[in-house]
Amino acid sequence: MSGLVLDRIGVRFGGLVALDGVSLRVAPGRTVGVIGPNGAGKTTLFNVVCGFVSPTGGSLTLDGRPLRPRPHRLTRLGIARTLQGVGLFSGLTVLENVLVAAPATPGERAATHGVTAAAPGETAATPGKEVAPHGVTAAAPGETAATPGEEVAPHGVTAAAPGGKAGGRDRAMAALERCGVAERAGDLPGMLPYALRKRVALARALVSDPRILLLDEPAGGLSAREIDELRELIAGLSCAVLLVEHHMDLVMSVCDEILVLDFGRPVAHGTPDEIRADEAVADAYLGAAG
Ligand SMILES: Nc1ncnc2c1ncn2[C@@H]1O[C@H](COP(=O)(O)OP(=O)(O)OP(=O)(O)O)[C@@H](O)[C@H]1O
Repeated sequence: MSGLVLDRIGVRFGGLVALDGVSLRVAPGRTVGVIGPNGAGKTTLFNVVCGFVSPTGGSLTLDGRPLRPRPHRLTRLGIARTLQGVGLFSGLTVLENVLVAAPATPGERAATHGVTAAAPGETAATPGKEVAPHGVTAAAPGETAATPGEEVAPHGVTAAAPGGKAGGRDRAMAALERCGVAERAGDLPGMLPYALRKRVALARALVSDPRILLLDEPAGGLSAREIDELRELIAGLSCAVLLVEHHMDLVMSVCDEILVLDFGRPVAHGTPDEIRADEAVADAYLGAAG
């Protein structure tokens, strides 16, 4: 079976059940939304797919083969992820931020595996408050918001950045182009408005041409108009997309199907219309969200 399949995934943190019997399939070209109240287990689910959290039950497969994800092998596996905030390297230009995840040749996976992956427990960033991509091989420990002129040494990234060959650069520029930020390639992230920084983060996730793209609250901190633009970007993606998002209009309009979690358990799974009409969902989430 092609795509990503989660079969009865369970996760326990000591006595706390974070996920219990969660199954879903994200097929190529499909967008599956995961919604639920705070603490429902959405981030934990992403962390399972990225290998930050090992499930205590169930199994994962990717294109029919058992998947045992490891954060440092994510891009090689064809998995990319954006963060709840932005997570760009403040001391690198926009282009360099994408280059660190860019394969030099088609089909080759970037050397900075897992560069788009977040640390377990990473919390939402607010505009102006960047979250450093902990656990990222090239990240500077404690890296914080970028301001022009405030260079943060990205340990492990040198002038000859992975993917820094011409092929990688072309791909990085193409990804920036696709996300509408190519003209800011030479700027530092701190010079860009929040919405554009989020686009750069999306370009970094897309540059490795992932099979599975995990989007973690991509609409967070965006205006209504910016969310409309994001909707178009997501709708144009051809890979499998797993979307965690609190912005219900976006979820309802871009998702082919939606899984609703509450206290780690699936309470509903269906098309946006089915989810809208589901009373259990309204009780567990939509009422609270709306
Ligand atoms: N590393 C951890 N150790 C212990 N408990 C954890 C850990 N990570 C998550 N939890 C707990 O697991 C539950 C699910 O958390 P999770 O972050 O996955 O929820 P969420 O749906 O992503 O919430 P939010 O919408 O606030 O991001 C919560 O009760 C949380 O406190």
